[in-house]
Amino acid sequence: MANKVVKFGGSSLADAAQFRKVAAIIHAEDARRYVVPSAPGKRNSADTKVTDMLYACHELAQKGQEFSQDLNRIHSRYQGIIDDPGLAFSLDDAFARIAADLKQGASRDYAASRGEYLNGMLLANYLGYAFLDAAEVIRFDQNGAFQLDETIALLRQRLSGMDRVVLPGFYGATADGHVRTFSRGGSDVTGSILARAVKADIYENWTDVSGFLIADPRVVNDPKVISTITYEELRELSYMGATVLHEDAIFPVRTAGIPINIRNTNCPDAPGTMIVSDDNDEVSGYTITGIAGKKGFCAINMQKAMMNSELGFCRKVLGVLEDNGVNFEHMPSGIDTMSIIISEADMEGKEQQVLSQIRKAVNPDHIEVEHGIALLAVVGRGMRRTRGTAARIFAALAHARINIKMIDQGSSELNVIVGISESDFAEATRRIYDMFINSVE
Ligand SMILES: Nc1ncnc2c1ncn2[C@@H]1O[C@H](COP(=O)(O)OP(=O)(O)O)[C@@H](O)[C@H]1O
Ligand SMILES: N[C@@H](CC(=O)OP(=O)(O)O)C(=O)O
Repeated sequence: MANKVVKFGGSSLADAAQFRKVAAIIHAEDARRYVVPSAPGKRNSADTKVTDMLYACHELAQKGQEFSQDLNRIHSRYQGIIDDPGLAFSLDDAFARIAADLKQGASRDYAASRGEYLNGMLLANYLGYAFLDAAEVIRFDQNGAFQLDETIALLRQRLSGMDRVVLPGFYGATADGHVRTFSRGGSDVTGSILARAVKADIYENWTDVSGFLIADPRVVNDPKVISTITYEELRELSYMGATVLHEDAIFPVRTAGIPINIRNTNCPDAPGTMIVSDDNDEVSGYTITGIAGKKGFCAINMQKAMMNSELGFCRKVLGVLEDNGVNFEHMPSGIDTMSIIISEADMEGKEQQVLSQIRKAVNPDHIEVEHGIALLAVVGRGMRRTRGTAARIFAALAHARINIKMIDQGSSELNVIVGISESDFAEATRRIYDMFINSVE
């Protein structure tokens, strides 16, 4: 029997009307046997996700402050969904337990995980599916590192004999029962792991857009849908800020060759985007597959005469970063100059210490930190067989008088990354989109 894993994001389960759509989608195909829900998300752009409301409750509880009103607000969101079809189901006991646990100092991860836990129980009841608590099968070690092999074994063991199951996304637990979560958006990862465990024919990831779009729809007006994208391209785009799918959701299905299909809960007939294996030769009509980017980077710019003949210069500088636990993203260099691009979050509170240690280690003639940098990735397997892609990117930016601070082309010729000022971010994205997509029609 065909077998599909279907993950529904928070936007797909935000309220009673969305639940009805989700139930209709699941019941429309017998193969949709394994369901992974997120916590209820935003009902409109001004709304708050249940996960964020739970983090807020946890913060109040930690400070010893009253949080019952906040928790009641969360309860009423679920109650609205229960009351819509008039389910004979109550989350009263579950909420009482959460309140007691928070008062007794439950962890931040535990608090956040309750959004998916409650939604999983509710959705299972709604659909008439069995509920499997992710804490029993998604395994983390004591340091919070996810354990794939152990999890797959546990899932296969628990799922044998279970026909139709709801497994909440985003969290799991250590062997001794302490709840841990993936990073934000991590229900996508749960779906991918489950697809691997049950050897699904396909992993459908249902969200609020009709597939992976060539650019972020909040930046480019009505961007086109990408019909096919490879895992490798998708990982590049997700890492660079295209938030549709968590970047870690690729690994579990990639080796097993299970395709991911991004679909729209609000437009279920649209085919969405197929994410397929890297050796897929079918090329889209455009040179580029997608554009994504992130703000919030800084650059350490260094200059020293004869830098390139000084043995170990690079190693010493990177050693300072390593000693301070700072990751770097890119390191463009010249003969006497070198820049290191780092996320601001990674440098927070460490800047002065890092600079003084670099000064001590390599004695540069000049060193400064430049803030407010955005990185933009232009990604596409079509670039490998097309000449002049970089030239077109630069032309698009030059026409808009956007200054390029850094350029990096990956050795796989799958992406070109440019560093620009944060204030140019949106315009740069639009100009590149126009150059590659609008101007070839
Ligand atoms: N390239 C892109 N294609 C589609 N959506 C994108 C892209 N980049 C950013 N997004 C944003 O990602 C959102 C979907 O992801 P997310 O909010 O995590 O959904 P969900 O609640 O279903 O998990 C879209 O509504 C859109 O605003
Ligand atoms: N609810 C969690 C996990 C998640 O994956 O949510 P979503 O599918 O709505 O992105 C979060 O907000 O991060």
